[in-house]
Amino acid sequence: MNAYRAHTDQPCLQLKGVVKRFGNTTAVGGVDLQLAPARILALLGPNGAGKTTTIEMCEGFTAPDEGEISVLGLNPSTDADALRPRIGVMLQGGGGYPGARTGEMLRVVAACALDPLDPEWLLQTLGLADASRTPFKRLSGGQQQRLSLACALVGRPELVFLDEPTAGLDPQARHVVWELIDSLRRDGVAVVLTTHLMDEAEALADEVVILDHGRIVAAGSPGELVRRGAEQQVRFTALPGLDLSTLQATLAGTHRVDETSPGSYLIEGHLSPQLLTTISTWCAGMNVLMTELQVEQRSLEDYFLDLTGREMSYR
Ligand SMILES: Nc1ncnc2c1ncn2[C@@H]1O[C@H](COP(=O)(O)OP(=O)(O)OP(=O)(O)O)[C@@H](O)[C@H]1O
Repeated sequence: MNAYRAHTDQPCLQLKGVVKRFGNTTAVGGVDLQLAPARILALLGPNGAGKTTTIEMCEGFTAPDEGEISVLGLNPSTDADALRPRIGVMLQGGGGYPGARTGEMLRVVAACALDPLDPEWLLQTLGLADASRTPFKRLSGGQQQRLSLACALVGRPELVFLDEPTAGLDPQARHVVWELIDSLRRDGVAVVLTTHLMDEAEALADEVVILDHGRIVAAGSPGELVRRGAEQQVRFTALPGLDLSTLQATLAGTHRVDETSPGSYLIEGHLSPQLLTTISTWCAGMNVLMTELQVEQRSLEDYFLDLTGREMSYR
């Protein structure tokens, strides 16, 4: 894709202390974030966390009650006319005209752009070429979803907001969309997407922000979050009632050591080859045979559960 390439290191998206209330509900309760060009930001969070409200404020559909939002250096509430041609927006749940045919709809959107992508190429890439003459209301949910994505991208935006871009897609279509989003980044486009799918965030995002009850509860690269959340565990079985104090002393307070049930031992903390050597040397020193050794790593999903008390994947 031959999209815009940003010529600046300035963030293309910046939120400072953004608050949005609906009556007594604080949908977004003081969010700060920024995104550089050619980066992908994933907003993760359970239902009602404030993801859609956050991106709708960035898109200029609703104004924040407090705080500041800068999108490509513009205020989305007051500079909407200047901003609209430069951003791509894919709303949750599609948003097409029921009677319009697929190809027709994409060509109309393309005609509004100064330098659009080739609609036929986009239809082909997203597997919609055969449905080009099908009215929007007759498309399957996944096809509607892909057409909405095509409409968001056809104008060669500099920044794209995608609200759950792969919701309801089968694994093959999901991968096509992932590849397309990845190619946007290669062409210098910045992408903000919301998702409930941890694997989607891990596969695509440079940065992940986890929202809960309108607040950021964790932020970082997927790798950082995995490391932060992924406390590791080693379990082994051996004779019951071993005196763990010497192992505890050897591990110098860096790990928790416990006999969880007779003969079942659990060591929690940072996992390293040295840790496994320490445990086996300790057993060998007492002439105790380990009968089972298991290494477990807690996932980003477990970390999310710890932070929010709720499962990530609900669909
Ligand atoms: N127009 C509105 N009027 C009243 N309350 C709203 C409105 N829009 C959002 N809310 C409330 O704000 C909170 C955040 O909603 P939002 O849609 O931003 O969450 P979300 O993280 O996108 O959720 P989901 O994953 O279900 O799409 C929710 O409690 C929601 O009910």
